[in-house]
Amino acid sequence: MAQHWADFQYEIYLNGTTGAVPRLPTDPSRLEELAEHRLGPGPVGYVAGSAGDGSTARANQAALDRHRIVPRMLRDVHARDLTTELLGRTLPAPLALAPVGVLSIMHPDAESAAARAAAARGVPYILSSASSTPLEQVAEAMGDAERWFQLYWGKDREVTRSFLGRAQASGYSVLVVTLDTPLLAWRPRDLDQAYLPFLHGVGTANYVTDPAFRAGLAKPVHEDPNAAVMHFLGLFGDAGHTWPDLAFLREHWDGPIVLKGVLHPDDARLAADAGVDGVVVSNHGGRQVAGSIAAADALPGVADAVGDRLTVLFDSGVRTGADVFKALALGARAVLLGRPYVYGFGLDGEAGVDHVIRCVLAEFDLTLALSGHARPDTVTRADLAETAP
Ligand SMILES: Cc1cc2nc3c(=O)[nH]c(=O)nc-3n(C[C@H](O)[C@H](O)[C@H](O)COP(=O)(O)O)c2cc1C
Ligand SMILES: CCCCCCC(=O)C(=O)O
Repeated sequence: MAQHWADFQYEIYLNGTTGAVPRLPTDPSRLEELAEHRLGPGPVGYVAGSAGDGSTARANQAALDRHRIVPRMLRDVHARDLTTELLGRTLPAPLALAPVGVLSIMHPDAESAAARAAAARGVPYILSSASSTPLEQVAEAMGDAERWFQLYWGKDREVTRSFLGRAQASGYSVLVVTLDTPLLAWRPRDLDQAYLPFLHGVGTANYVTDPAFRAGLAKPVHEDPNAAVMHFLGLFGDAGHTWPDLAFLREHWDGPIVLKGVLHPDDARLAADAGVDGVVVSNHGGRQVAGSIAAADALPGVADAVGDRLTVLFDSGVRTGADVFKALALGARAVLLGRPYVYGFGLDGEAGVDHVIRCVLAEFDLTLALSGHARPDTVTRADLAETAP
């Protein structure tokens, strides 16, 4: 049954001063400011930071901002239904939580709590390979909710095969393969603080518990944890992969495969030719290629190239319900929410993630209605006007 996401606004008005709802800001900029103020400089710098001069991260938001919604009037939008069909699944709304590694740097409850918050709203949670908690434990925390697994496709085929087997055995059904991080980019905010969580073993839980990974170590992890970290850093990515290598993943994964980090229409066509099911148009939130195209500027080209062959998802710069609307209008079937939920998590754990999901979806529901739509799939490019930069 369709959920009434917009009702959250009256819940806040009615209960906002009684403590019955979280008192986190509803404005994503204020949420980020609060996180910057309250959370440790290393962790918050890792989340907020981006590659090089930060221009890609800024461009992501500027590109979404440049597109303005042109609302239509006198359409019946009284009964709205945000449910969205994709990859053979029905989601309550066109939203999933993006894979974000090392969540324990933000809150000790780590990925299990963030996943529980998503599961409680029926929103898919995409667990990162670089999680602070083994994937089996996170799966358990999610009950029977939809589970998606993000793979860092590393150098060791046995470790990859083992990750895929473990994920399938734990009920993860969609595989998201991140293509844009074969190497960690140049990230000045982290470099200036000499802060990289992985060096302290955070984000390596899936690796150090993996039999194939452990087989590559000279000593047990507890005897030489530094060697385990260095082994992880040596194999988490592989800059030698090419398109034909995808056959290996197809062979070892039964469900849908989605490639994350596609920006060029020709790469989207290659993805379709390789027999995958979807792509995420994403520049990793501006964390990988400084100076790259804004994700929202890449989206229409990718959607035009493969929208009829693949499920096109989008992330990088989504902060509000209006951004979700714009991404759908530019050709996405659904969006992944990144940093905002991580700030909510850092500030208030599981409840903070719930708060951010509800804010984004309440605003999306209202934007949809106030723009003349009762369902996400009727939104098109005709709903936007592009303004000069
Ligand atoms: C702290 C942090 C960690 C991330 N870890 C991963 C990860 O493990 N795997 C992955 O595919 N993407 C990762 N991402 C990228 C997100 O999935 C997503 O593409 C990005 O956050 C979107 O940009 P936005 O948050 O600015 O909207 C990470 C992003 C952040 C901020
Ligand atoms: C050395 C491991 C790098 C994993 C990168 C995690 C990530 O995607 C991000 O920080 O962004």
